[in-house]
Amino acid sequence: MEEPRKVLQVSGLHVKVKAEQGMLSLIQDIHFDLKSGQVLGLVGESGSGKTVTCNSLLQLLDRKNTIVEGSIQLNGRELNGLKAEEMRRIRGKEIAFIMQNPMSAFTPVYTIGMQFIETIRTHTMLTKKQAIELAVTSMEDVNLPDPPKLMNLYPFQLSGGMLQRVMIAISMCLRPSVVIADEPTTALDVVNQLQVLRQLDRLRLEYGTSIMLISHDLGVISELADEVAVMQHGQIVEQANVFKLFDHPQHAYTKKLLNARPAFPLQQLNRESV
Ligand SMILES: Nc1ncnc2c1ncn2[C@@H]1O[C@H](COP(=O)(O)OP(=O)(O)OP(=O)(O)O)[C@@H](O)[C@H]1O
Repeated sequence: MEEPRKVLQVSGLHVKVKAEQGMLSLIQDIHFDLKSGQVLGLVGESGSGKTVTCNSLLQLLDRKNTIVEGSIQLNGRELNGLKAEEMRRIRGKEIAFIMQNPMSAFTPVYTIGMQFIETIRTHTMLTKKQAIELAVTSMEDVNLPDPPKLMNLYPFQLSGGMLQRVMIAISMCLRPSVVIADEPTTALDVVNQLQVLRQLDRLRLEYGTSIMLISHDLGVISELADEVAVMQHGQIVEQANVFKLFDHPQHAYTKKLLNARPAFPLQQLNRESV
C-alpha cells in the first residue's frame, strides 16, 4: 500500500517572545509530520505550549514581538517567513482553524449566512448564489438542521454545539488539506462533544483532510487521534501511535497524564449508544 503523503512537515520549530527580562522561549525544537488523512493529537496540561504551537503554524502570533524559527512546510511550501498577506490567502483555504470558543469566532452583528459567504468569496471566484449553495451543502454535510433558515440567524440564536458545527462547516467547505482544531469540544457538553468529534472524523474519512487536534483531554484525543504528541514545558516529550502511547507510555510525564485522567465520559457514552 502506498504511504500517505506528508502534508505538513514541522521541524526545529522554536518560538520566542519579547519580555521585560529579555527574550522568553515559549516552545523549543518541535518536530512532527502530519500525513494525509491523519489525526495528530497534541496533548499537555495548561501552559505546556499547545496553543503557541498551533498559532505559530497558522502564523497568528504577534509578528512584532515574537520570533518563529524553524521550518513549517505545507504541501512542500515554506510558511515561516511568508508575508502576512500571503498567509491570509493560505489560511482558511489550505489550512483552516477551528477555535475553542465558537461564540468568539463569529461577529455578533452579522448573520451566519453573511459570515459564511464572506469567507467563501474571500478565497474563491464563486458568485454570491454559488457561495450560498456551497454554504448550505456544507452545513448539510455536518448534519445541521434546516441550513437555509440557519443562514438568516445571528450567532447568539444558535447553541454552542450548533455554532461549533457551523464553524466546522465553514472550515471544511473549501476542502483545506489541514485543519487545526484547538480544543474544539471544550466548551460543549458531552453529547455535543461526541457529535462534533464524529463530524470531524467523517470529514477526514470523506475528504482525506489531515487534522491536528489540540486538547488537554485524553478522552477526546483517544476518540480521534491516530498519533499523539505529548507536550510539556514547550517541548514534545513523547510521540507515538495512539494505542502504543496509551498502552505503553514511555515518558514519566505521559504516565502522569494517563494516571491523572478521569474516567472517559466520551467512551462511556459511545458504549451506551452502541
Ligand atoms: N505573548 C506571550 N507572552 C508571554 N508568554 C506567553 C505568550 N503567549 C503564551 N505565553 C506563555 O506560553 C506558555 C504556553 O502557552 P499556551 O497558551 O501555548 O499553553 P497551552 O498548552 O495551549 O495551554 P491551555 O491548555 O491553557 O490553552 C504559557 O506559559 C503562556 O503563559
